Amino acid sequence: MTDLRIKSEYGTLKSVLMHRPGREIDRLTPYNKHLLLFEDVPYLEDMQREHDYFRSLLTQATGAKVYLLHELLMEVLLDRNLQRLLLTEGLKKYRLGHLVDEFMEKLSTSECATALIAGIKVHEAKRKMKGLHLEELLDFAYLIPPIPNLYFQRDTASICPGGMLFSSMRNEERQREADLVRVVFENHPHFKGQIHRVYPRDNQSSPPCIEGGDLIILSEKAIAVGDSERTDERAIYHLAKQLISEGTIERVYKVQLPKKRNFMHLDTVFTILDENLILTYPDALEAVVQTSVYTLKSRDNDQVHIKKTILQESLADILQLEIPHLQIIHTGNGNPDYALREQWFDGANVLTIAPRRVISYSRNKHTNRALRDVGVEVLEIPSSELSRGLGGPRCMTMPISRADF
Ligand SMILES: NC(=[NH2+])NCCC[C@H](N)C(=O)O
Repeated sequence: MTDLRIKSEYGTLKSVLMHRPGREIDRLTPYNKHLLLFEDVPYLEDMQREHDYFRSLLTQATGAKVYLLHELLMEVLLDRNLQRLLLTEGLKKYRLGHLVDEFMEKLSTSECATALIAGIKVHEAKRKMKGLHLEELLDFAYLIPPIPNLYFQRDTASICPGGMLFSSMRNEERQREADLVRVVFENHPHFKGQIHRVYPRDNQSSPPCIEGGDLIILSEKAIAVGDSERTDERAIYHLAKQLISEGTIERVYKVQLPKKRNFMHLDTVFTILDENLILTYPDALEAVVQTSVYTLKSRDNDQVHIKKTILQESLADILQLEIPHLQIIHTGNGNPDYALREQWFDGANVLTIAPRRVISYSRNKHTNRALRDVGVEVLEIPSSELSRGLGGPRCMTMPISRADF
């Protein structure tokens, strides 16, 4: 069996991981939305309709297999040891790990999956699990907190030419998302044994932060990683060292972004649409603070040293050097006001489903026009509710396999 590897951002999608938003979204309130990284309180039923439309469009257009995280998780939870592990993690936040046996005894597999994703409150647990001793806890307190950002599957992990990275999330609220995904990939029969893990290398408990939305494959030999609000420089160094010592990747670019929410990940700055075509939000490209590149310095026996070179060129020039005959399309179709408006709804964050074929939010009409003008096929999806979490079609999908070219 071969490892899961992906060589480009634009090869026709063959399989992808998504999560259909569920009851975890209904946990958002005006008071917790910012803590949970939302800009608003979405209407779940419409959000699900939009997500279903997105998923069926993707399948029809590419024939790709869409794996749904919730289903994979249910299958993995049939293993009692994994169920124990994930419930213990979930209960840890409020130091309630001692309840794990009762949870396992009294919840069905499906209730357990729901509790892990939508969270579970004291009054709900009392109703479902008779005899649970929770007298001292307030009825509306969480025993397990919800993870409403789970539909942004791109951030939890990433597959590149060198293998698979499991994210270490900046926000504690999102770490359990990455933990669920990692347990699924390392244990579900569909994927088990096909993972070549490149990050984190060992099982340290909190490795430096890196999120999947910060990783962009430039070519079979080069990747770019955002040194962003979400990703630490140390994580990029460790990833670069691993990839370069294994010899799959020769250049790892570190793109330093201002630590701001509107450039939270590198994939809000640009995405790749074909071997020589990218879409970018021009202000973000200009806001890049500095770009460096990690390359091999020396290799003696099993000792590998890498070096970091600070580059003087702009990111646009670096991309031109890395990607021959590159054409750069701007969001907002050249109008800075439109670009700004559409950036709020992740204009640059389209999902490339095949060379020069993308899925984009219909609301980003000026960006979509700019794409069509250069011959890109744009498939539009509605996004009144999906966009309230501040992520676009790329953020919502984690490619598992793409056609080589
Ligand atoms: N790859 C991305 N750009 N993901 C967007 C994630 C949005 C999410 N609400 C967060 O703030 O974490």
